[in-house]
Amino acid sequence: MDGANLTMPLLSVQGLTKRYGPRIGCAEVAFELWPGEVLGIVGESGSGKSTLLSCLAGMQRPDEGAILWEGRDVLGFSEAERRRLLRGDWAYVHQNPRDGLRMGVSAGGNVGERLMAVGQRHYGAIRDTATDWLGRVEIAAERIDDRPSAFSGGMQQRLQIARNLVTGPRLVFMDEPTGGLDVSVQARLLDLLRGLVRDLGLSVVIVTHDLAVVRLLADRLMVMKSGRVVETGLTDQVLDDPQHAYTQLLVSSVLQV
Ligand SMILES: Nc1ncnc2c1ncn2[C@@H]1O[C@H](COP(=O)(O)OP(=O)(O)OP(=O)(O)O)[C@@H](O)[C@H]1O
Repeated sequence: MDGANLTMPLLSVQGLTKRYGPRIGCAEVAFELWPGEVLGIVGESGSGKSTLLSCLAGMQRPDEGAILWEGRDVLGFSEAERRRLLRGDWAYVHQNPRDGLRMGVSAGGNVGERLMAVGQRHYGAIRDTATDWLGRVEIAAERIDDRPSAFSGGMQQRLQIARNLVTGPRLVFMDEPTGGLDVSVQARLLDLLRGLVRDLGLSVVIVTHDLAVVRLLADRLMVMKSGRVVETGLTDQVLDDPQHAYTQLLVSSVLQV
């Protein structure tokens, strides 16, 4: 958290609305994210989680609202500024590792090219950093020249995480990072993610329909229904003592942990 500005939220979102024709994707979403905080966004399928995350991360343009990154209006950024932000201070972990990796490039190349994108040029240093990051995500150094297509789903996801974190982003968006994996693989990945979030003091916005994931990772929760936020609060508070009828239903039907 060196250099973090503790007097201002990292991200401040106001009145964010995205419509698809007459249909609401998300409506009037507002929240703040502070440095080192993990915000979980939960809700059933179709509740607007992905729409919100893609608007936040600049993959879709909202119809209304503001997204302030350390007080600066991201929606007013030029394309070059936006790309710089997405390469440096921000990172995005996709549910499907194929969407976040270059499948035709070696594991080391996948990690190393992110370093080159932020200006590193020394081949030896890049390879050393890539090797170190493969280790951090529990991929053996001897696999550095293998392509991700030779990896299991869990390994691919761990590689995507290394590729995203190697440049030291200050904000990480995660879309169902443990979705689509076997239960035992999910548990291991979740454990790894929890360690990285804690050790690096990451600020994260994580979308999931899995309450066990947010129970382990998130400091705070935002519960969405039909595109709107129906409840927010500290994770344990929301899960142990849900106030909104929808959250009560979500917790009683899903959470058996
Ligand atoms: N490209 C699109 N075109 C039209 N409607 C869309 C589009 N994407 C999402 N929607 C609608 O917006 C609403 C919110 O969907 P969204 O995918 O954001 O929810 P979600 O909570 O992420 O669901 P899931 O967990 O299934 O991804 C839904 O009513 C959905 O049908």
